[in-house]
Amino acid sequence: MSIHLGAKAGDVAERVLLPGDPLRAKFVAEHFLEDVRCYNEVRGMYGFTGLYKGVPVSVQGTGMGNPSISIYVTELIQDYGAKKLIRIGTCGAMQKELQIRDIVLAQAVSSDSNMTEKIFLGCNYAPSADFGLLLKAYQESVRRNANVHVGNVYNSDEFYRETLARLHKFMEFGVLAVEMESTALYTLAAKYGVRALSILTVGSQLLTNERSAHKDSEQSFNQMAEIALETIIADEEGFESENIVNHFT
Ligand SMILES: O=P(O)(O)O[C@H]1O[C@H](CO)[C@@H](O)[C@H]1O
Ligand SMILES: O=c1cc[nH]c(=O)[nH]1
Repeated sequence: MSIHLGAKAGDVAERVLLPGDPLRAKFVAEHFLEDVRCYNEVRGMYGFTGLYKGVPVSVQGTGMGNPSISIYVTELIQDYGAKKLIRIGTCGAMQKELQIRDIVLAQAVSSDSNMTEKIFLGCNYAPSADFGLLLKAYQESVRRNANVHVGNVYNSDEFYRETLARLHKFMEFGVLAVEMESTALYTLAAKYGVRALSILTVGSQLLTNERSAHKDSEQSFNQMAEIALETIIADEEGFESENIVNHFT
């Protein structure tokens, strides 16, 4: 057991999907995995392990915000040996071409959180996705005819904002969507030398105030879950181009 997870050694797979909502973890485990076992109920932050196409995969709720996901990701890596982590989250669209339920692949993360400033002694750090996972998730999204967007996302410590000024500035610079956990996920993955990607479903469109009636209905996440599962079980160590060297693995 770790401090926040009740799992025993060997209970958690090397491949882990990370929804913010623990009930999304339960839904994905029950609908997509076989031979499912629940390994964590501590704080109601469900974690499950099962098989997807014969490959062990875990699904662990992370809660909302960088501090919460940091705790789970750190323990998953340090105490249970997680090696590939894919967040399956929701986001608010910041560009007009993004529609409710579109898929966003977070290539890089901009943030108002000071998490990386603290780690890097006041300097900027650019949290970015694992290229192999990003490439595979993109190919898988295209294969499924998903409306997929790849680019920079805005990671925020605020859901209810004191000012819209930062949001508007990031919109001006083409940032696609806002969410609350990817800075922590990508930065911790880099620190521990593991692979990470955030796949997001658009749950609201901030320019039109449109909001999915299904924001909290787990069923609307099927497409994202399937893309994430196909990505996490793929053996993407060898990229399509022999000339690309992944310096992070
Ligand atoms: O749906 P999840 O994965 O929780 O992600 C988004 O939704 C929450 C806010 O409603 C934040 O955690 C944000 O990042
Ligand atoms: O983090 C989030 C997610 C959806 N919508 C927002 O405004 N923020």
